[in-house]
Amino acid sequence: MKVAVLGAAGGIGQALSLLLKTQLPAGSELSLYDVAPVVPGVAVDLSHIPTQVKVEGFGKDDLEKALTGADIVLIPAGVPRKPGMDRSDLFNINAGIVKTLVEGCADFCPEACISIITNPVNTTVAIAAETLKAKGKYNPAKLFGVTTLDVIRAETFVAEAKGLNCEDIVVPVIGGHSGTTILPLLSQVEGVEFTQEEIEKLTHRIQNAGTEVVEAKAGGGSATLSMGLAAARFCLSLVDALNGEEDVFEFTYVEGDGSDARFFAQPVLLGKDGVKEIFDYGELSDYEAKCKAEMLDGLRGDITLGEEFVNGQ
Ligand SMILES: NC(=O)C1=CN([C@@H]2O[C@H](COP(=O)(O)OP(=O)(O)OC[C@H]3O[C@@H](n4cnc5c(N)ncnc54)[C@H](O)[C@@H]3O)[C@@H](O)[C@H]2O)C=CC1
Ligand SMILES: O=C([O-])CC(=O)C(=O)O
Repeated sequence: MKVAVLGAAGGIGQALSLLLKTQLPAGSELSLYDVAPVVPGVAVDLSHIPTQVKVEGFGKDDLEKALTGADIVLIPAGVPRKPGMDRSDLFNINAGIVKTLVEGCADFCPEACISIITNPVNTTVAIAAETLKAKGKYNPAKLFGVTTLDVIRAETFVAEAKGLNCEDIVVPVIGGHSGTTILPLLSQVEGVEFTQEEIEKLTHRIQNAGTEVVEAKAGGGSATLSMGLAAARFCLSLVDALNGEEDVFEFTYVEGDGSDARFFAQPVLLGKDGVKEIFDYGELSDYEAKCKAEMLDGLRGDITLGEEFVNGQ
């Protein structure tokens, strides 16, 4: 199995690469690509860790080498937020970065599963889809927006609020990955009762958790360590599924039947060829249904922006 990380020298890229070096199955290859000249050094550094995962670093002009033979591509390349910015403010810079890198995927590893981390995810996934389509290489079963961080945050915050072990908590999070488009389904958390006040407080915290980190880092970027962990969890699930393991589920932002929006985070069964089945997210409480109704236009607008970036208006 070959896993390529594009943007591997960044805050997320380095944390993610460390986790993959230590957790990918023996015999895997880890391919680190970045435009920052430090990337070969990151690869050398990681290569001194004694695991049976081969690491190689590739600089700016070596995208082809980095991607050739890749089964999974993870893309955290691009700029992060500073205090006062929304994720959508990253569009101007990150849209072009994602388009260029996904064009590389279409050319050099068209069969790979591509997982987009770069913000604004609601829009960059649409950019990736349309870029692949323009190259005749789009397979919706192999394109994912990584929303795992929303899930792990929701599980952490619920466990904290209720004094429970976070390993016992499962919180479905659907929708998109910014502000109110992030919709935790607290009504579906098994074995836990919430008051309406708790639900509103927790929902607000989960939706604004990215901003909590951005403000605490005070201009030094956004979540990198928790995101590295979230992306590693998502990647390792994909590895298991591609290797034939059954019953591998993740919540992820994929193209489904479009009943809510063209792309929507929901429960997905992963298989040997990427998405095996997309599941319905079940019954919503009145509060969740209202939150969903209020955010759908915004999410659809984010998606249209990405489609138009590639196809023109
Ligand atoms: N999906 C999610 O839940 C989350 C997404 N993010 C997003 O992930 C992205 C990266 O965040 P950080 O790692 O903190 O940023 P960072 O600035 O630490 O790292 C970004 C890396 O991308 C590299 N890069 C820039 N242009 C490139 C290109 N054309 N090709 C290859 N590499 C390129 C940079 O050289 C840098 O090493 C941001 O857009 C951020 O908003 C951050 C947290 C959570
Ligand atoms: O908030 C940001 O800009 C980074 C991000 O997506 C997150 O932490 O969820």
